[in-house]
Amino acid sequence: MLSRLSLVTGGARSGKSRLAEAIVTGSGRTRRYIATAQAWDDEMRDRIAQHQTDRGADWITVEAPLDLSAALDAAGPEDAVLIDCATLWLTNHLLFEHDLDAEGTALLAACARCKAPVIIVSNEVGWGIVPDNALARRFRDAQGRLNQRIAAQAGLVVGVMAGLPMVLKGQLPPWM
Ligand SMILES: Nc1nc2c(ncn2[C@@H]2O[C@H](COP(=O)(O)OP(=O)(O)OP(=O)(O)O)[C@@H](O)[C@H]2O)c(=O)[nH]1
Repeated sequence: MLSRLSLVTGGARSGKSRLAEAIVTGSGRTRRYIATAQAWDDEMRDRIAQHQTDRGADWITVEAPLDLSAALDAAGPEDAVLIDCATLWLTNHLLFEHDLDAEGTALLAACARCKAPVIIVSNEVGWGIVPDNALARRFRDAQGRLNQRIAAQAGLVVGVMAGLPMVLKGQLPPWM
């Protein structure tokens, strides 16, 4: 069990990033944001720029679409690390046909090594109908497995729905 690891999971636009950012901000530690998204089009570029503006200058942003281990190893004991998000990171590895279970194992090992508390934002993607193509089914299964593996190790697990936190494991920090 990694008591300093947290998982914040939910659907798209559920408010999970905002909650995870508030946990980091309230900690008073140096805010380290690890972004896994890649901008493939103008809408995504605008979305990312908006997120950067909203976060403000008080965050160190690290771009890590694939190599989360290196990004976590770079964090110091004074930091609090937010990984946003495990879903796009997993998608990036899927597109390179990497072994997703092995990547999950490496991610958890890097979280265990990390000198700072780590909050991982992820998505619940399996609530709709079964996808009609094999790639989407593979991704859905891999994301569900990864969320379970992170949640099993984490000291805090929060589901977010309609902007509201549901604590599934552990306790929110006192400033929340
Ligand atoms: N590359 C990059 N991506 C970023 C940056 N800031 C935010 N993002 C990405 O923006 C994504 C989250 O934005 P949205 O898709 O708007 O959020 P959402 O997950 O739908 O909504 P919430 O549930 O409210 O968090 C994450 O995947 C981040 O990686 C950044 O500075 N650089």
